[in-house]
Amino acid sequence: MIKIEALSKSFEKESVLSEVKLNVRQGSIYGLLGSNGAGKTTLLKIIAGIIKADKGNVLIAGSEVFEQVSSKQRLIFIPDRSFFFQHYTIKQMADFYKEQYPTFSERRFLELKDVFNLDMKKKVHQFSKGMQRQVTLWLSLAAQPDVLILDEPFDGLDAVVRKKIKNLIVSDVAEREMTVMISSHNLREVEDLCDAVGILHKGEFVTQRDLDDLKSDVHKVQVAFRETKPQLFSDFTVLHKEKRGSVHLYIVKGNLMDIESHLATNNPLLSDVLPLTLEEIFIYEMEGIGYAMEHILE
Ligand SMILES: Nc1ncnc2c1ncn2[C@@H]1O[C@H](COP(=O)(O)OP(=O)(O)OP(=O)(O)O)[C@@H](O)[C@H]1O
Repeated sequence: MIKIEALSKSFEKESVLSEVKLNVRQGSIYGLLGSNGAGKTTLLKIIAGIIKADKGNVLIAGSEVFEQVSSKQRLIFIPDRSFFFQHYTIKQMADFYKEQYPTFSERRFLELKDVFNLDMKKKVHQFSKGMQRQVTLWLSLAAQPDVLILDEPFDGLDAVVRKKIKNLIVSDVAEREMTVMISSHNLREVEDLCDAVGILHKGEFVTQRDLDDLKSDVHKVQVAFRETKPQLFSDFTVLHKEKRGSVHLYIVKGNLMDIESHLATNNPLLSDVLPLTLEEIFIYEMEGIGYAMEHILE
């Protein structure tokens, strides 16, 4: 649904994105992760057609987006900061969205009124920051876009609202095959949401994978030996190792069965192989490319 080839962007001669390639399947949720200043917002804005790449292509359902009204009507980008007309009421905002997006559904808008429970006659500036964010999400979902692009969508929302919004996104993905891109630093929040993730660092992807593949490829091994520890995992890629008391901790790339049989041949006193959380995958992948993270996990 979203296809990007060899995309590059610089600001004032400083490269922000370099030869970026990306594929997001229709009806999937893609988590765009990365360090501060990695280029995530810039990439999302280019996909949304708000800024122009210096080089490369962005195609949404086979069509270009930049300066293409018909493509833009099928896509909504929600930035990390509110961009509202502060003196509009929700009702007036809904009328504005209706004009912009031919797919806007009055029925959906009214259905979602019960979910968000905000006074439609109030002006936007009379709402709190988190409530304003809810208004944007409410209107965007009512507009039924084919592609929804969210930059830090959960910032400032309480846990109940976050859960409601996640459910709404997932149901639109399942029912209408909406395609979603989410950039977030809150990895716990996006972990149960994303089908695929990409980690961006200094304008380049460090990794891009289906989340299930990524999780089945990296493991946390805790192992202890009765006496001397043998040389472990010399034929594997070890992203991280440390000693915690008598337990040795390894973060190892590789197939679960290969890891388990390697451990078995070394006769440990105890051993445990665990899947990593998305947060741990992020930290170790970044450590693997030399992004300093000492002490973060302690
Ligand atoms: N309009 C601009 N003019 C000049 N430089 C810019 C502009 N917008 C972004 N940049 C630079 O581009 C780089 C990437 O910024 P971007 O906002 O895309 O990063 P990000 O990954 O979203 O970061 P964060 O996670 O901190 O929000 C940064 O070095 C930033 O200073």
